Amino acid sequence: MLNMNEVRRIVVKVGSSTLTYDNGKPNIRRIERLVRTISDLQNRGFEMVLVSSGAVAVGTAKLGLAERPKELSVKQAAAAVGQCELMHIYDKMFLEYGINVAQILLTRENIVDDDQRANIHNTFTALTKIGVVPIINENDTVATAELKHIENFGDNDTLSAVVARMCDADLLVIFSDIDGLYDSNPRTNPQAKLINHVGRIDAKIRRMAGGAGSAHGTGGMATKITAAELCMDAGIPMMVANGDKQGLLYDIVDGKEVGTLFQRER
Ligand SMILES: Nc1ncnc2c1ncn2[C@@H]1O[C@H](COP(=O)(O)OP(=O)(O)O)[C@@H](O)[C@H]1O
Ligand SMILES: N[C@@H](CCC(=O)OP(=O)(O)O)C(=O)O
Repeated sequence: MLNMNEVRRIVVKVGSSTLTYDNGKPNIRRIERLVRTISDLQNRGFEMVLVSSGAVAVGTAKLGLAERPKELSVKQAAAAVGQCELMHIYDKMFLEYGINVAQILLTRENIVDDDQRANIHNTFTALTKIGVVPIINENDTVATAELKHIENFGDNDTLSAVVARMCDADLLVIFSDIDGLYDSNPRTNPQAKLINHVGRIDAKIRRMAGGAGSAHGTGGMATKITAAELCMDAGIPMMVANGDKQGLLYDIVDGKEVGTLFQRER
């Protein structure tokens, strides 16, 4: 059971399939709801950090491309366009509630370098201290070299866990297009059952988690397990919940049991 009395800084990660329609265009209703809730929780005294995907999807739609690009450079071009559009939307919506936002784009290289990691940590600390909500995504423009070495984050699930560790978060919430971790992929097995709590990641849990389920999602449940491992190692609880369900973030901070909670057995 999650003890919300111990939670002050919350990292919320939202995937492309939650933030955009199948055609890649921004799902304004969901984004608005997310922004309103995060703003309200920030006002309530939590320190909110947002990890947002969706740059490639939004850029693809904005450029009028027929499908998510396969060629790396075109994908990066779409991400550069989409990131700009996404931040424009966030900035505008958060400002309606008087909340300032900041964009932070990261690569794996930034995290493994001690000096750069310290700089990022300092920036997070300064931003949260003055009540700014940092919005993080992978820096898709400079991730090319890393892609070739298969060393980029590749998915924002892993990135969100790295961010949670780096900004000393007390909780990571990953919003997905599904209720949580099931004992097998519910897209292929209608009998699959939701798992409410995972206290330890082992081979059995890893076997349950499959790949992405939609055109814009990447990583699927497998990368959420990797994220959970990173969080549990650092003693940070992590939840996977459905980004389409209204009010879930309130339920979570009110200590209600939703989705799947990954929390190290004490
Ligand atoms: N054991 C599992 N439990 C739940 N979802 C699973 C499982 N295995 C694979 N998946 C797939 O993972 C998807 C969620 O991940 P993903 O497609 O990356 O979307 P998002 O970016 O919204 O998180 C689900 O829609 C489902 O198709
Ligand atoms: N940096 C990429 C994120 C990759 C991605 O699609 O992640 P996700 O939707 O979280 O599985 C983007 O913003 O499009």
